[in-house]
Amino acid sequence: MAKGKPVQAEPAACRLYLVTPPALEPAAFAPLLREALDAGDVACVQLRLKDCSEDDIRRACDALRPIAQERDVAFILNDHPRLARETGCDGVHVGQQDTPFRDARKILGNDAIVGVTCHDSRHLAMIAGEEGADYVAFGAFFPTTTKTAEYKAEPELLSWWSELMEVPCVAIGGITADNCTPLVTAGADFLAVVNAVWGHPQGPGAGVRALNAAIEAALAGSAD
Ligand SMILES: Cc1ncc(COP(=O)(O)OP(=O)(O)O)c(N)n1
Ligand SMILES: Cc1ncsc1CCOP(=O)(O)O
Ligand SMILES: [Mg+2]
Repeated sequence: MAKGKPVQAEPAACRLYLVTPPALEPAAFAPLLREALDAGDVACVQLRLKDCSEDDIRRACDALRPIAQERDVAFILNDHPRLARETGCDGVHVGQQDTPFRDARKILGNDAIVGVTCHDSRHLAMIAGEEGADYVAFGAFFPTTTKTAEYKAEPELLSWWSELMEVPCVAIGGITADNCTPLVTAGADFLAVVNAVWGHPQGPGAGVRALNAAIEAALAGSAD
């Protein structure tokens, strides 16, 4: 995802959307983020910190945002539109229990990226798209240990959405290099991952390389 608007993948492309682990120490995480971003194409990084103070989030933004933005990778904050604006993030991701999309858009303005969780719901996605979301996120596609996922999405949702709508769609939940092919061929514009990169046994750079190789192979296979 290039900085700025829109959050648009090239047609028939699919790009990586990295979501951070839910707890991190910014100074220790910074080299891991550099390693991931220097290993291959990444559209976007979402800072997703749970159970920590606003000051902790500010400190993490200040440490990590420049690493992404210097590389022309969009830096998006989860859950906190006001903090996203205050700290110079490129946008915010909001869920159905978070600040409503319209309020997030008002806080951040039209130039910012605002993405919305839509679980497995066509209805929620159509509302988000009509309201002006820059992307809609569907999931969880596979079992995940990163978050208690109450919804299960199927690849068919991605093909339905991408055939009908212009707004890009993000797939999330348990995605790995080994299972991502059906999501790519179904038309996901972005694959959002946590554990497949930060938990990769050979490190985050290897995680990014494996996912990008799998995306490339899936796109090549679907072009046959
Ligand atoms: C890209 C992306 N998709 C979905 C989510 C989940 O958002 P939400 O439902 O608000 O849950 P939390 O992440 O806030 O626990 C996401 N963060 N990013
Ligand atoms: C934030 C979020 N929303 C739905 S699943 C999920 C976690 C995805 O993490 P992982 O890629 O490790 O399954
Ligand atoms: Mg949320």
